[in-house]
Amino acid sequence: MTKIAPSILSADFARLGEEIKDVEQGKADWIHVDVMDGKFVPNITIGPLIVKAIRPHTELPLDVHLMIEEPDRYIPAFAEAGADYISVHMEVCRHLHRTIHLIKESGVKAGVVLNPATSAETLEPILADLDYILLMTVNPGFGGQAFIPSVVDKIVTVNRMVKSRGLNGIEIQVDGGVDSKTAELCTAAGATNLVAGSAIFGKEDRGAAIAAIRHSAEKGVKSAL
Ligand SMILES: O=C(CO)[C@@H](O)[C@H](O)COP(=O)(O)O
Ligand SMILES: [Fe+2]
Repeated sequence: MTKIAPSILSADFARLGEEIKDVEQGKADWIHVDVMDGKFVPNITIGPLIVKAIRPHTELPLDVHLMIEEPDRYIPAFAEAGADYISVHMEVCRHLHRTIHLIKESGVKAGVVLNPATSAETLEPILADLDYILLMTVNPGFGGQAFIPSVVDKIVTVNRMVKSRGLNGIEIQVDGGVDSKTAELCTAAGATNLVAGSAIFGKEDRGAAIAAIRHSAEKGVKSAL
């Protein structure tokens, strides 16, 4: 079944523990944590201290999306704070193989993120080392932006690359503008894991919001069969 990962970027930061419990009760699968440095992206969010603070509030995996330059400097601190998954952007990694293995040596599952304008082919040399791939369907930096439909073709391409290499365990995650309409497009193209911020935390009933995204996602899965 498609995994749904609410992004806490759209949660009430003054009540993060309760917000996370709310989506956990609403049957979320992962908790997505957006880390921004004000350099790679034009926004600043949170660091390892907040990851450590939220860790005791949930049993769900914490999925840390690093939108930062020089990620190697901070990976051990995020791992120690309780991250289960860490993804780094292709666009900032000069030594991607080293960075991916630093994440794994820290006992954390490793992913690579591609911006909308970064091509699927850049993944080819590192594919077999990855636990997951994150395809951005917005330009990173903010929640609440519109889904970029041209990325759907890239989801199809990455899904084919993964399947043709027999690497079926690699998750394909999609992030940005995912809601109860766009989820279907993502899973029909091969996505297995959907991040959604405003479409979940922007709604009063988070369980209903997650269920609506899941329903759309499952329609996409069926149409892909
Ligand atoms: O990484 C990011 C934005 O850079 C995301 O995780 C957003 O937080 C998703 O928010 P919505 O587009 O779902 O509102
Ligand atoms: Fe994200």
